[in-house]
Amino acid sequence: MNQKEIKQNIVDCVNRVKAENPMAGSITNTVTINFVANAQLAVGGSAAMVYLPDEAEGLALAGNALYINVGTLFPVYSETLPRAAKTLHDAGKAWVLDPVAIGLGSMRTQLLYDFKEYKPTIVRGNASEIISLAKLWGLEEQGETGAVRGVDSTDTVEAAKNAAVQIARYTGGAVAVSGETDLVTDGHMAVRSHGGSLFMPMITGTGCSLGGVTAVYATSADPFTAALTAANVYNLAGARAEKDVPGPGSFQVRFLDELYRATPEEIANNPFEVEEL
Ligand SMILES: Nc1ncnc2c1ncn2[C@@H]1O[C@H](COP(=O)(O)OP(=O)(O)OP(=O)(O)O)[C@@H](O)[C@H]1O
Ligand SMILES: Cc1ncsc1CCO
Ligand SMILES: [Mg+2]
Repeated sequence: MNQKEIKQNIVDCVNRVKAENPMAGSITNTVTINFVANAQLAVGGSAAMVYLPDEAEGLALAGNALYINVGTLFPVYSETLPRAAKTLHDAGKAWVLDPVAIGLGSMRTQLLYDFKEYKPTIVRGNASEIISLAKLWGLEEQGETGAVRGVDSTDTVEAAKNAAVQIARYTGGAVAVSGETDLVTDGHMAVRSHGGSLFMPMITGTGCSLGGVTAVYATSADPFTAALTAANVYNLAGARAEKDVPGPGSFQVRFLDELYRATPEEIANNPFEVEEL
């Protein structure tokens, strides 16, 4: 696919979301749950957050896409998350997985291991998380990289490229790796999206909310277009929001404003390059 076709797909995706206000439910962490919902609303989506197994199944069937983020686990999630993932898989619904802090604790490891069978439509994470997930699923050789230290990345986006491509080829969906430059792949193409701000890693939840916004776009586009649309709007809004702000607090507020203000054409025209694999 060439740049022009990709840009048209992005414009169509954003227009559909702004016109239809699609609901993308979430099971996400308690640190950033409010920011995830606000970002989803700012781009034109509708948010709903749940914790309980039957409610997660209900939400999975009620919308066209769901977001699962394992940032802060509770005991009930050992039931909620597999039931939600199975429901999504069996119903052929899109879902976005953010494997936050993969490697921490046995329950998180088991849940993320078991998701392999249900093939998340889009996997979104920072570089260390994507490398670790590819290793956990046996898709990449053990290497020096991919050590997860809490929730922040210790690897570069380029170091996670092969892991991202292998995951996308396995799921048949898309993988997005966030960092200074974001990489989005469907296993056939790798696209690098530029922009963003140094303030973004200084506020918690830019990555989590990027996952939630990706789920909103996944209600209205194929996985690759959805992941790239989200990466582009985040890079655009981040770059705009940092102008004249004194620090990360005001940046977070301005960032939501810029997510809201970005037009379909501006999102499509945020700088990105396409590499055929
Ligand atoms: N150095 C940077 N310069 C510009 N943009 C950045 C930079 N680092 C991250 N970003 C942007 O911040 C957003 C979140 O990416 P990041 O890799 O920090 O996610 P994360 O580690 O999962 O975050 P969190 O877990 O706190 O939600 C993405 O849109 C990414 O492009
Ligand atoms: C800080 C933090 N801890 C668990 S989840 C989360 C939000 C960023 O991933
Ligand atoms: Mg994260």
